[in-house]
Amino acid sequence: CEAGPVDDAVDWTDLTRPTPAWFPAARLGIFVHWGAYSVPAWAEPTGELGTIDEATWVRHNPYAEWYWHTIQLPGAPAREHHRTVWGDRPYDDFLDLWKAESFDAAAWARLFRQAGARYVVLVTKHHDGIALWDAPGTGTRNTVHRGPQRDLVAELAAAVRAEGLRFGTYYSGGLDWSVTGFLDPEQPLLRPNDAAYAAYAAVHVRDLVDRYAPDVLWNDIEWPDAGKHRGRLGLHELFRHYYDAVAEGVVNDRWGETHWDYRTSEYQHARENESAAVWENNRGIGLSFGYNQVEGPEHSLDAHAAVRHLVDVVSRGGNLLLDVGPTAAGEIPELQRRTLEGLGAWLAANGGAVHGAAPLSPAVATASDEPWVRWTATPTTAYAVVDAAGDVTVRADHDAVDWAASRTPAGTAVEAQPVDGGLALRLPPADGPAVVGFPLAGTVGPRA
Ligand SMILES: C[C@@H]1N[C@H](CNC(=O)CCc2c[nH]c3ccccc23)[C@@H](O)[C@H](O)[C@@H]1O
Repeated sequence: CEAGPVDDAVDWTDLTRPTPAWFPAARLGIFVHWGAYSVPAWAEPTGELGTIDEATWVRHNPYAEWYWHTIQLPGAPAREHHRTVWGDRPYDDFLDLWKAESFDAAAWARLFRQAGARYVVLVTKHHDGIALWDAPGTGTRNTVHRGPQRDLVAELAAAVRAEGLRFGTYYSGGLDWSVTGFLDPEQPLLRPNDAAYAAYAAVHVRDLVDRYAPDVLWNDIEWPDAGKHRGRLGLHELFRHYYDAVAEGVVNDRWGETHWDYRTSEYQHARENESAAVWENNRGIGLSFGYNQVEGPEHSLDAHAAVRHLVDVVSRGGNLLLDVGPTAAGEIPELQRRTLEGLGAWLAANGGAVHGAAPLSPAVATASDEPWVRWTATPTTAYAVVDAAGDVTVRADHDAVDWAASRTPAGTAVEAQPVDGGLALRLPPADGPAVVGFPLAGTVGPRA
């Protein structure tokens, strides 16, 4: 589509404000990709975004939520799979086949809280354009009128907030194949930029704000160029309206060069954004965001790997938005549930080193991979997260902490002896990384 009138003379800086403290303190969120694509639930587990060349990626797309796009591509195995299993059924049949018959929002919210998450972000409209609420202008192409015949956004928002967690909404502003068709399947990120689509998307996001007051507005890909302006249905107005309605609301960085509260990376992609003061890595437990029935344990993070990824992200100042892809019936697949439960068990004993924690000043101690050690800190305590058991020596280059007063968050004392250039720890055997806390001498706190 032609690029709309991009009013790049807009002053976006008047939207800048300190990031609401709840967001970086939260550290762990749960992403939920649930849609018509959860019915076929099929993709090739090709690899992680950022590690696969684009030509391979587009035809062997491991994102099951891209099913409608991938089956358009001649030569794509997904196209063959669709023909074999579904014949020539149109993608929209999957909306009517999506029944959500087992969906129990309260059970999901309980699982997410037990996983140690502090916020949940639900996809409300993905690239296929199907809305999980009765979004204006979508006619019956939403889950209120067809398929589940429920306002899934409202149900999950209420359940998540009843568990004391924050609730955010993902909206695909950058792509909507139902409005624009597949502009050029060989250029998957070619997006609609016209004023009509920009108005359509602005009405949707404003409706989400007015009805659900999301704590996070998570846009994907980018905002349509013709919508990047002030004035009614312009993005500047939308952000202003959002902040007036949700004082502690935060927006991510996928609205184009306009405005954001925090930066994002995805799997291994855009990791340069992880040098920002406030950032969030998002990824699936496996290689896909939408449920992919092909995935096995070999493609997925088990609890131990999820703990290590979360701790590594937090030690560098980030949040982890870890995705679950529920089945069309509304079940959390067992492989994903096991990882969430194991992550939650570890956080129940060691969460002090994660929730409300920040990077430790490198003047005090630094990460190592042999043994695997990451450091986090609160204003009073430095935490060594060590993925090894028994006698371990970690590098600790500063006497800013009381090395002798070391203990686990659960309070178990741990033997710690300063040795030349390091610190000798005797760690109890643990199923997963051990955490040892050291009172900070108050002079050198976490990196600002
Ligand atoms: C959460 C996932 N997002 C995918 C789109 N991903 C991207 O556009 C990644 C590119 C990206 C990473 N960090 C950014 C910051 C600014 C703009 C783009 C990106 C979607 O295509 C996918 O289906 C899933 O919803």
